Amino acid sequence: MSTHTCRWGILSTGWIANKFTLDLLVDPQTRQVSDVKHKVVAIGSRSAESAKRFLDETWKEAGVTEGKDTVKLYGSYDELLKDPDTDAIYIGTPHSHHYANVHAALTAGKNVLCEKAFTVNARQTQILIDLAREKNLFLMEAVWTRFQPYAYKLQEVIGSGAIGEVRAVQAELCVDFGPTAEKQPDHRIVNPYLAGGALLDLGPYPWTQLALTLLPRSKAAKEPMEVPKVAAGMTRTTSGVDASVVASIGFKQEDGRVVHGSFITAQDRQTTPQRCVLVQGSKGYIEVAFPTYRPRSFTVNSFDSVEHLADLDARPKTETFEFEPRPGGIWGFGWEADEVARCLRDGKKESDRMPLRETLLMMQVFDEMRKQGDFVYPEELETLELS
Ligand SMILES: NC(=O)C1=CN([C@@H]2O[C@H](COP(=O)(O)OP(=O)(O)OC[C@H]3O[C@@H](n4cnc5c(N)ncnc54)[C@H](OP(=O)(O)O)[C@@H]3O)[C@@H](O)[C@H]2O)C=CC1
Ligand SMILES: O=C1OC[C@@H](O)[C@H](O)[C@H]1O
Repeated sequence: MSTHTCRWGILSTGWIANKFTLDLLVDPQTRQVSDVKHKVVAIGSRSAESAKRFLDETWKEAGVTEGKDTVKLYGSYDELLKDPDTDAIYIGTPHSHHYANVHAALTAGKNVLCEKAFTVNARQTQILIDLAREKNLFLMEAVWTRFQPYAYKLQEVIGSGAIGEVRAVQAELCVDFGPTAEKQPDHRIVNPYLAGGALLDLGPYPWTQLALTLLPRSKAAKEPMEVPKVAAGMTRTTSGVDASVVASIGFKQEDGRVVHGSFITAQDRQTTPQRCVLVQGSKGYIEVAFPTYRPRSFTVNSFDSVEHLADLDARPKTETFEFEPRPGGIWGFGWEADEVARCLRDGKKESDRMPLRETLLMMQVFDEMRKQGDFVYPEELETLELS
């Protein structure tokens, strides 16, 4: 099979854009991928100096020189979007800006991979989905966890019946940012004008773990999904954004049962290294080791039969699956980039693994959590208007 090359344009030059680009510069064969590869052809920043600095620093960090001379640098996002030589644009701006940036990229006729959280609210997400479909362009939320070998294996083990019928799942991502609201009020995690808060920044990860384990197998389809019932509580930082969210989400199963997912996210405390996800089944349970965004391992604890769960002396059979988190030195974003390359090669407009209707569902659930926490962002972020 011949190797398909995806030509990327990078929009923004912050922390995540650097990490994503570093992964693009690693040969995919180091993760046993040979059907696709990546080439960074253009970088766009709000300033030309920043684009140049990003190029120099990122290529130096990667220890590569090949391809560097031909990368085109732009001092505005609009100029980048006019470049005819890109196959896909990667958007790594703060979530406050995703709606406008994705809208501009699609309007310019570009396929898009955009960081999480996809937008500020579900209405914005719906508009972007409609625009991508109208223009027949590829669009995907950059939920890297879904494409890691960990995620496929977890679903395979659950599907094999190793823990019986799934009865409940707990998932959390808490990262202690310290007193950021007091000491660095402009930081995007606490700044309301950058759509700060734990929910939009960290929440996509516990949501993803619940989606992987409790939603029907993902599949691209136009019909929207039924929005599950949510009961949520929220605390706030002194800057007014959410410091933590605790929620219970009722996921309806194909057999009609409603299985509860417990969702916890916080920016003022840390999840323990031992466990960020617990999947409880009728014949056992699975514990996933932190971090929620790139789990290192999971352990399957299975009993011979349902009765053993009630027996406190019963010892389960245990099996641990370990994952190489950084093959070839990647941060872990390479697998999602491979998915985009494959979709574009195959003419797909969305990924079956990260379908747009699931991005919409997450934003609808997050909207409901914010409603119950009585939390709205400044009007200029919630609006559908584009300036
Ligand atoms: N998938 C993952 O693991 C991670 C995802 N993220 C996501 O990536 C996004 C960006 O996060 P991160 O890289 O940490 O953020 P940074 O602040 O480091 O970078 C954001 C970049 O966006 C551009 N930008 C455009 N408008 C603004 C603005 N008004 N204020 C600040 N920056 C602006 C800037 O690039 P320029 O100056 O070149 O225009 C800036 O460097 C967020 O949505 C976050 O959720 C973040 C970390 C990890
Ligand atoms: O996406 C992310 O994953 C890791 C977190 O620490 C970070 O804040 C977040 O943006």
